[in-house]
Amino acid sequence: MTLAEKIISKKMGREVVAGETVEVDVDIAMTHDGTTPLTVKTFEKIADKVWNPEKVVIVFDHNIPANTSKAANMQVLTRNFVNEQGIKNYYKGGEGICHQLLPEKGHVLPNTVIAGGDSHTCTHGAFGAFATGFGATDMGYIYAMGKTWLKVPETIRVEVSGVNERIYGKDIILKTCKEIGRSGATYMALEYGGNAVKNLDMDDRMTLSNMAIEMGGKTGLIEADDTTYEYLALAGVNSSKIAELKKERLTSDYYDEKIQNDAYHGVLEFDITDMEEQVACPHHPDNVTDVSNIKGLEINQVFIGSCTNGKINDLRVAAKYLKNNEVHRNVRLIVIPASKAIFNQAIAEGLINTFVDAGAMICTPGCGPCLGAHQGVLGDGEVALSTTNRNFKGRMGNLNSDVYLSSPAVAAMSAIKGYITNEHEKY
Ligand SMILES: CC(C)[C@H](C(=O)O)[C@@H](O)C(=O)O
Ligand code: SF4
Repeated sequence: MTLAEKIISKKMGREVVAGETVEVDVDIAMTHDGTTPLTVKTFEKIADKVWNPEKVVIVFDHNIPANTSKAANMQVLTRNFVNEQGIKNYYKGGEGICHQLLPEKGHVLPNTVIAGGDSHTCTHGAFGAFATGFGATDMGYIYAMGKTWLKVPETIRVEVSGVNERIYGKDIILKTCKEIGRSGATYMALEYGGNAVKNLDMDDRMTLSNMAIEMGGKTGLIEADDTTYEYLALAGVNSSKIAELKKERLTSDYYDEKIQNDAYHGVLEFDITDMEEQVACPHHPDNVTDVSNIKGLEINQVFIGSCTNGKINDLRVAAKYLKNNEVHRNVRLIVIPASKAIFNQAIAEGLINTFVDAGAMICTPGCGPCLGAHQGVLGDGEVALSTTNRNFKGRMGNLNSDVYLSSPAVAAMSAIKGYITNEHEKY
């Protein structure tokens, strides 16, 4: 069986296989400032009280502080809902991006079902949770009833081997997007494994899971292991709960030759040993090339942040290259830690000083320029290099601009040179 089938089977208390439609209980439901108002509209047609206020998490992250009265009014509506419903897990802005906060605050556990009113909810698959995004209508129903229907997805196994210190989770997932394509995993689960995935820390594993949706994937799963349990302990999950999770650990049957061929829709295998850093070109995250093919392309904005690459290790890597260097005169560098905890850690380690000294602008933890609403909208003809997950036409607020995607390492090196590059004196 695949990991997706095993997680849902465990939830259902019976064996289920891909293709079956089931009704599952949801363990955690999340919406943010962008999706709560429409969720509430549906919810109010069905119920007066959310099914379980302890299991609902509401985060202000997309448009904070509000830049228009419309955005501010959406936040007023959301705050009123939170207070009426007695929702304790409420992050009122500045605490971070929902997909970062949920695991950081211990809301994400292996073998659970997580429903989020945001397409990148698949990020939590990195913890072995069946986590997926829903539209506001479905979220309204989930807030009322605490359950949803799902078709148990087929799975594509992504098996990555090799060792290469220049290659990060972002390079691995961009390469995966290139190979699978924008709709190659529609309504499927991706299951990442192999020694190159096993060697990644949770920050980089979350980067892999985060971009499953860019291939149409329902979720991006990684089986829980000691790296996962260590993260959970730091997130405040108590030791008896972790012991229980270890006992109930689910693993996929990928390495069982007898089962492998039947259970998986497909397998993508690659080795990172000789791989180059990857860059996604406009206007889709599957339009990916080796950095050497695009080297020298001039850029005007670099954004290091988002739910894909705003984590502490991302900032450490970027600071390593930016230390004692200056951002190129034609480039704006915007750095946004993905959460308050990461921001504080980055201050403590001197990373923020490094960024400021290099000429970066630092903004409040949140989505920032990722979706083009504010904080870093591009001008006509401008080119951005961003560590985010999407480079659709107009994504950064201007249809006459181009967005390229890369890892924080390539983004930092390029910010200094003023063009896309993987060259730096520290290499
Ligand atoms: C605004 C929100 C609904 C959207 C999503 O669901 O993904 C956003 O987070 C994005 O990344 O485009
Ligand atoms: S950081 Fe970007 S991709 Fe992530 S939730 Fe926010 S807008 Fe969506």
